Amino acid sequence: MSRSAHPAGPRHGDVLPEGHYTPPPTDLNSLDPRVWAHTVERTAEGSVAVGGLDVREIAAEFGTPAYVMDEADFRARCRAWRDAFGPDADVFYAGKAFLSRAVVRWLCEEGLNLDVCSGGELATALAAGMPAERIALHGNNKSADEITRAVEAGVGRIVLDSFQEIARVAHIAQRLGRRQPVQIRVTVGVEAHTHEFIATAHEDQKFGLALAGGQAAEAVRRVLMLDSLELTGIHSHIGSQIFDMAGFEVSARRVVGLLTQIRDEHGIELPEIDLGGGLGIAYTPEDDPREPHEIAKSLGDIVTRECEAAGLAVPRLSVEPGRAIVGPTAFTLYEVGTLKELEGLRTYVSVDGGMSDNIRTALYDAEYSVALVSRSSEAEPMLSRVVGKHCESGDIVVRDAFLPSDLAPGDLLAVPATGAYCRSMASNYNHALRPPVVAVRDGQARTIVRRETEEDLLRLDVG
Ligand SMILES: Cc1ncc(COP(=O)(O)O)c(C=O)c1O
Ligand SMILES: N[C@@H](CCCC[NH3+])C(=O)O
Repeated sequence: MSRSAHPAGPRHGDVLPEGHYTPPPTDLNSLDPRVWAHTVERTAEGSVAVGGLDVREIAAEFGTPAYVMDEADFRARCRAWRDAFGPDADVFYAGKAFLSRAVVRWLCEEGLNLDVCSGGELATALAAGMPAERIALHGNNKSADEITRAVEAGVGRIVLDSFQEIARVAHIAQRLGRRQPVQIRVTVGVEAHTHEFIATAHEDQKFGLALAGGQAAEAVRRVLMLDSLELTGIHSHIGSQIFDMAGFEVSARRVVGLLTQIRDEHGIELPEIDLGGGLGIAYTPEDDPREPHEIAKSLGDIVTRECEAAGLAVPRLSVEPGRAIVGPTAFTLYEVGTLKELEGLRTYVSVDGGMSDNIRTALYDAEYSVALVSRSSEAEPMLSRVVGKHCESGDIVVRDAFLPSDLAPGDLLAVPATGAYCRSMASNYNHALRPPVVAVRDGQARTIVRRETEEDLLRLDVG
């Protein structure tokens, strides 16, 4: 069947099938700077370039699907966070969002610290030369091996997540003859306004020690009794993809409340607090994230105010943004393979990746935007669903989007804001080969994480 110029419209005012979409943009060729990396632009030929390099050249050299990362943008966002928080605070990039050796080197050069949450992330950080004292180790079930490697390496901070872990880290540090700096992760009882699966400060979940009911205060007592642990501060992380600063403010207030309680009970003032990460980014132009300087001011003000009211010296603040730094810096480049038009409904546009390179849509009902990037088009908008090639009907990359109705196999699409939690959560479902990460800067592209090969898969399968 030949594809007509989208019969269902859609135009403003049309009754559209159920979905999350907003009205079609007036110009499908425009690239909203809220969702695209800084250096992304349309070329005179109508295609899209990043870091001065045409996506058609990137696809030809590196293949698709590929994550394409704007290195200058990544570095600029690191600097924006660093500058916003200033010399009296520390910014720990959350490596779970995306980590590679190149990223670690960029972080070192831009003056950021690093939060790791597994032995693998720790190994990557150390292999790339991140000084151990600038690393924080997280996790609700760190293994004895992970703890041992972290203490041996001399990480600057281990964030304790449970009573068992207090004893475990103390024992390992004692055996190694070290006094390990630690923070205690507390759950402050905030209901962060985000997807249930990524909210982490309400009490009924696996992370942290609750302030309510006194678990956190009891953890402080236990840590203070152990010579091999040096309690430096309190940590709180309320969730992820959060826009509303109110949750952070409540969290800061409650953490300072605990510092006050510690001062009153033990006569000591802890020198650090960490308010975690979780700042949201724009996945579609409707999202309106806060800028680092607003976030820094808002957190700094509340901590200072609360400490002054309690008569405490203002502790050194740290934060752990992951998504807010790396998320907007990359897009996923796909090639269109097949199109299936359903009259009056939508057109299914199948690309050469899917839920194996972006699980967020299936997992969190996340919304993304998408654009035709190998050329421009003046064709009518076509209500589309961008889907992958996996054997799963929930294999959706972009649930509702408008693409030009002359879209054809071989066209390149790009889904912006896929720098965070896409490559790091990628899978081999259906023996898919995880795509490369290609970093682009000043007209040069290089692979920083290579594409998996079938040999890689066969090497794991030992027969
Ligand atoms: C303890 C901790 N810190 C930082 C982060 C980073 O979060 P985000 O990438 O949303 O900034 C997470 C993940 O939610 C986390 O669990
Ligand atoms: N992976 C999640 C967020 C969890 C962040 C780590 N605590 C996401 O893609 O949004």
